[in-house]
Amino acid sequence: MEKLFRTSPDLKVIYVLVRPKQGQTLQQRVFQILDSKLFEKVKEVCPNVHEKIRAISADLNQNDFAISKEDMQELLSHTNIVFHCAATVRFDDHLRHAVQLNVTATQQLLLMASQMPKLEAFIHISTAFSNCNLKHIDEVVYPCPVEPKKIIDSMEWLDDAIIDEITPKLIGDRPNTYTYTKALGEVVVQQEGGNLNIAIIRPSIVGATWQEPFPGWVDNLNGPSGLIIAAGKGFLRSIRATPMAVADLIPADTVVNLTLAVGWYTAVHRPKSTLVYHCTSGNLNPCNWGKMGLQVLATFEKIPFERAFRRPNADFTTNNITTHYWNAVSHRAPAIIYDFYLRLTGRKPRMTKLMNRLLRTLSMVEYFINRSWEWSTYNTEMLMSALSPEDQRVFNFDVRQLNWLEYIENYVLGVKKYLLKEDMAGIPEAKQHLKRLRNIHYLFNTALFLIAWRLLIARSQVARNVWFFIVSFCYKFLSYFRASSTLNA
Ligand SMILES: CCCCCCCCCCCCCCCCCCCCCCCCCCCC(=O)SCCNC(=O)CCNC(=O)[C@H](O)C(C)(C)COP(=O)(O)OP(=O)(O)OC[C@H]1O[C@@H](n2cnc3c(N)ncnc32)[C@H](O)[C@@H]1OP(=O)(O)O
Ligand SMILES: NC(=O)C1=CN([C@@H]2O[C@H](COP(=O)(O)OP(=O)(O)OC[C@H]3O[C@@H](n4cnc5c(N)ncnc54)[C@H](OP(=O)(O)O)[C@@H]3O)[C@@H](O)[C@H]2O)C=CC1
Repeated sequence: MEKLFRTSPDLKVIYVLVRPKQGQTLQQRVFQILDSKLFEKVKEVCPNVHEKIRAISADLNQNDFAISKEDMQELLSHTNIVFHCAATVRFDDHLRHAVQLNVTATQQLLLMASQMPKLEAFIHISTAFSNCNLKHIDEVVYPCPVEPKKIIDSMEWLDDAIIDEITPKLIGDRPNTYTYTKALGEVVVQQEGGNLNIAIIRPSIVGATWQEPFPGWVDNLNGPSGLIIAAGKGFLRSIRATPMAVADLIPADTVVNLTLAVGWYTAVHRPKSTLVYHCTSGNLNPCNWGKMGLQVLATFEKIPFERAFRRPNADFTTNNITTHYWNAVSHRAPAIIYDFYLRLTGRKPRMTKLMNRLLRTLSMVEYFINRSWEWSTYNTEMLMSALSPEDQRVFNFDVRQLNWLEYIENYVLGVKKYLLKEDMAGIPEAKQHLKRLRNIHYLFNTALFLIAWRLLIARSQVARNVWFFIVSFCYKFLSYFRASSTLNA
């Protein structure tokens, strides 16, 4: 919406399907977005943007999306382009819910679109990981072993226990219900698109903005953002990842630019078949998780997060044994000790719960950070050459120009400013806090060493001998030092 109004302020209206949430009405939700820093530039070119965004109450889990008759009539008669991006993105969602949102709702939306006389294009947002069971992925829709229609039907009569049982068999070699249902969604789009002009966009891992409307903007915890917070606050100390695996991140503004360009191309050129566009970075400008991780850590040195639990110092592990070891030593043990301290001081323990959640998240993302994929980008490159030089500039989605180190630094800064809402003025205090944590760390380690040593001395003659040897050596050294300094004087 932001980019559309910034580049096309004469646009008549954007209908946005929204559900009320967390005690906010849909208007309040939309106005909260419009009143954010994100929309500041838009308001300069389109001051009445509030009037041009029409929030329609809709819940994609309901029949006909629970849209009122009047709203439905308005939508059907006025819409020119549909951008369908609503989805459940939870990796571990129950299959019934994931199918409802990512497959059935897509089917219903296509049906709705087929009743829109003025519709020029239907743009479906999928994910580059919908076929992550393959290593090389082309810009085509791959068939699924079980037809989506059969899956939709079966969800109506199977009970939850049976669905739980068959889920692993259905998702097969995909890691979760998210990627599986996004793949089913694509098949539905291809099979049930009828005469509509359809395109499918597959972004990889969406990160903060690169350039527009300003660098580093981010507003959710998906992808790496949540883990950047966990690392910056010192909770995340080790992560099972392959440093050389390609980190296929794609900035949010790149996805937006490609999406709008695809909307234009699909509406104007009307390709005969459904085109799939990969919105990925790996084949044009690869970066790996090792480089990314190091740059994230380097940025924490310059711009630390406030009130960290421990000093940010994460590392990659590469096998099960070291992962379990570091999870026990660096994640669970400090959480247990801290909760013990909270209990002693009469407060409610919370760190173990938080750590368990983090470990669960890590186990879910492991699949994606220990493998590399190749996505072909013929359609995306074709689209780039179909744009005029001016449009190539305004709707830039050429990731070859992206400087990863600069991008990651801005990303971490964006996480601090827009997700954690921390003020830059607090950086000196955050640095002080980290120094204090470092001193506590040294003190703790020294105390731990001395206790272990004392226990060892009590039990072992060898340890005792070593101890007396060290003490007498130090004593002799000091005596010699004192004697020589007396002589010099
Ligand atoms: C050479 C050697 C070098 C060494 C260098 C050392 C380097 C050190 C590294 C340090 C730096 C680390 C940073 C980089 C790490 C990179 C890792 C990146 C991983 C990214 C992988 C993503 C793969 C994506 C592939 C598919 C792409 C898509 O199509 S998009 C969809 C992506 N979807 C998601 O991202 C959603 C994932 N989320 C979930 O599935 C669920 O939320 C969950 C299962 C993770 C958790 O579920 P749960 O029920 O427990 O919790 P929930 O109710 O959802 O939320 C509870 C609270 O937790 C908050 N939350 C939600 N999501 C996250 C999250 N991702 N991370 C953290 N926290 C999260 C949520 O807001 C809730 O908070 P409260 O409301 O306060 O309770
Ligand atoms: N983030 C990523 O890394 C990637 C994302 N994608 C795709 O991009 C799209 C957007 O994802 P992203 O922005 O990350 O995730 P979000 O969860 O932020 O966006 C999903 C949107 O769908 C809406 N939605 C979910 N359920 C319903 C419902 N029942 N009725 C109405 N609206 C609903 C949500 O609304 P609400 O705010 O009310 O919850 C939310 O705005 C998805 O299709 C996803 O598959 C693809 C590749 C990577």
